[in-house]
Amino acid sequence: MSDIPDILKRIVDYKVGELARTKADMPLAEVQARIADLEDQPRGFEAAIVNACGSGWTPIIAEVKKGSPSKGVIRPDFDPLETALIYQDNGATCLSVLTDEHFFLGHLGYLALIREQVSLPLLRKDFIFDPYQIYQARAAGADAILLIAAMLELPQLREFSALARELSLDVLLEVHDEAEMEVALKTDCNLIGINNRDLRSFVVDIATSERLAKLVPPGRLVVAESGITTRQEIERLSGQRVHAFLIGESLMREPDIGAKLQELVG
Ligand SMILES: O=P(O)(O)OC[C@@H](O)[C@@H](O)c1c[nH]c2ccccc12
Repeated sequence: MSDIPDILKRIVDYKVGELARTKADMPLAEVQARIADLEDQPRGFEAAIVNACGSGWTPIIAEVKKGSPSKGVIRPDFDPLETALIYQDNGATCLSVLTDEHFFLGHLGYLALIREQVSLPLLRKDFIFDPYQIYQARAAGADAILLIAAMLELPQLREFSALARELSLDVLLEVHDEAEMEVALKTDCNLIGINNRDLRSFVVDIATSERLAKLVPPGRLVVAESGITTRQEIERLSGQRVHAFLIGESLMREPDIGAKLQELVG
């Protein structure tokens, strides 16, 4: 997109070089061969959210997040597997795993590490601009990928979501404003994420979710993303056509992550 926020541009510029090195180490054919060897199918990220909604449970996608460009290190004693197990034991519906190394201190390897011991569906949280990364997500054990409307044009969004579906991965399509929502609704993605964080200013305003959720026709699921800190906010948004909540920092900052998650699940 022409007016892509600076931070996204910086991230993607860096990752283009990084991906070229990754591909040199492991060509696509090798990633595809790994996928052919996989024994289990993806675990239905979207279905888990639908099921939680259907049973009156608050679907929380809890994020395994050490840090971010806007906040620096959020949790110095970060342990991805331990965090994931705590999330599973305290009511998370799905997990989001940051796999970007350079900006978010994540790692692709966290997916496999967590998948071995945790049965919740996993979202690969990263900046996807090349089909290679979608194959890589599947090979690494993800059940869903994030696509960001601010950095992809409609034809790419369609192409990438079709490839994800071919690989049995679900897609969370992230938007931040009306124009991006309009594009998102031209795709067949069912899960629409509304990012409350403005990537230009880093200001977080959960009213963004309230405003944009109204534009989503019935039949699609809305996920409010970023800046959610209290049960009260979740209840407020639940009344506004928001179905699920993607939460990282307010969990990862707590000394007792499990207790905080229980409070948010309600
Ligand atoms: O830590 P928070 O404010 O609860 O936000 C989680 C998640 O929404 C945020 O990490 C995020 C939303 N969209 C992204 C895209 C890439 C990296 C990270 C993100």
